[in-house]
Amino acid sequence: MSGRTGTGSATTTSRRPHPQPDPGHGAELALRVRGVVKSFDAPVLTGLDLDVATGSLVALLGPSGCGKTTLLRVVAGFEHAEAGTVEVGGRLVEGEGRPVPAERRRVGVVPQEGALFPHLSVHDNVAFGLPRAERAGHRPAELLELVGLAGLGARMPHELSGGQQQRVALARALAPEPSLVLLDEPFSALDAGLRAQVRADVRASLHAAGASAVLVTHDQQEALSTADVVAVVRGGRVVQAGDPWTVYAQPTDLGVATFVGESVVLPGSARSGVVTSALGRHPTGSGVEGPVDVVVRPEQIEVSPADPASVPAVVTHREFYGHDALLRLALPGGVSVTARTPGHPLPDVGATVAVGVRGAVVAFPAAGPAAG
Ligand SMILES: Nc1ncnc2c1ncn2[C@@H]1O[C@H](COP(=O)(O)OP(=O)(O)OP(=O)(O)O)[C@@H](O)[C@H]1O
Repeated sequence: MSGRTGTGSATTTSRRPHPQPDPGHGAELALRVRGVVKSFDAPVLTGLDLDVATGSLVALLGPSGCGKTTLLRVVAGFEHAEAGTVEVGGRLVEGEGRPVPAERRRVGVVPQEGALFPHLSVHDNVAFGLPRAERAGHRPAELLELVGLAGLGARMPHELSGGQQQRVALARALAPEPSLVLLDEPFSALDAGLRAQVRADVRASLHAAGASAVLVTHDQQEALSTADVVAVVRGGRVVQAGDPWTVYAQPTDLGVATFVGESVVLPGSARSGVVTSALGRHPTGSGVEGPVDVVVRPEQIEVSPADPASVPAVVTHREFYGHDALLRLALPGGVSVTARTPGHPLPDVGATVAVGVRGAVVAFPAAGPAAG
């Protein structure tokens, strides 16, 4: 028997709850997707629903191949759905009749990379997104200022960094004042150091423009740190959509719990709001009874000097990261868990410590991860 540990990393910052879009008022939504079905050789989207509230940024988070890009292409009008509807800014663009052509949907697209015309200056790349009459005016320079690139209009794309090129692509997508901007893994070609900065810059530019956006990513840190709403896609559907904290702290199933953030999963049993596992007895708000899979986040596991009244554990591995550290701990019964602890002081490998759990834990009926 051993605890399973997810491979992702976690963001624990508390944030204001984001109001959930009201599906009953389509006109308040920048995007309303209902029941979208799309297949290629096999089913890809299997009845997908998604709401994007006006002015918000929704991250579509899911593993490779789950259909995120396909959804963007259907929303943009580059692919067509076999069933379901898409409304952009309250206007039906897909489903129930002839689809609205891509160029008339008022949707801007920022692709992964290579979006710029290499033979056009930065100014002319941005101007390309504007109606002909506005190309010679102030608007391209205003847009470059909005994305933090004032004064760089005369440069050619190859004279910009990758992050600057992505911001030009965003400026061009924002130029015609679209109802919705779709960003398809726009930071994936950037190195890790640059990515966080460009992400923050793009986020700020979207806010400044008052734009509504969908960001496709398979990077859960990116989704949790950037979006107002995280929509987790699995099996061609959105399986949970909510503000980042809710998706992290109250996942709707074991699959979401282990995909979003690091997690330790232990077998246990639940009775009357209390879960018992190798880590001891802990409250849960999950409302389950009987055999369960218990989900504990590594930062919930508290490590203290050995104490006869607590659960003992032996430190088998430690990794120091400066701001914090990871400890691998062997519990009685052969269960192994990972704890994220302060970086100092750190117990030695081989030391016996006491472990506890901070706060309530999440538990699901012991059936293993949901299919999909
Ligand atoms: N034009 C196409 N023809 C045939 N199959 C396609 C086409 N476009 C996408 N697919 C298939 O549809 C599935 C979903 O692809 P999609 O690109 O939407 O996934 P994704 O979630 O965006 O993945 P990634 O994160 O790797 O970009 C994949 O199995 C892919 O091979």
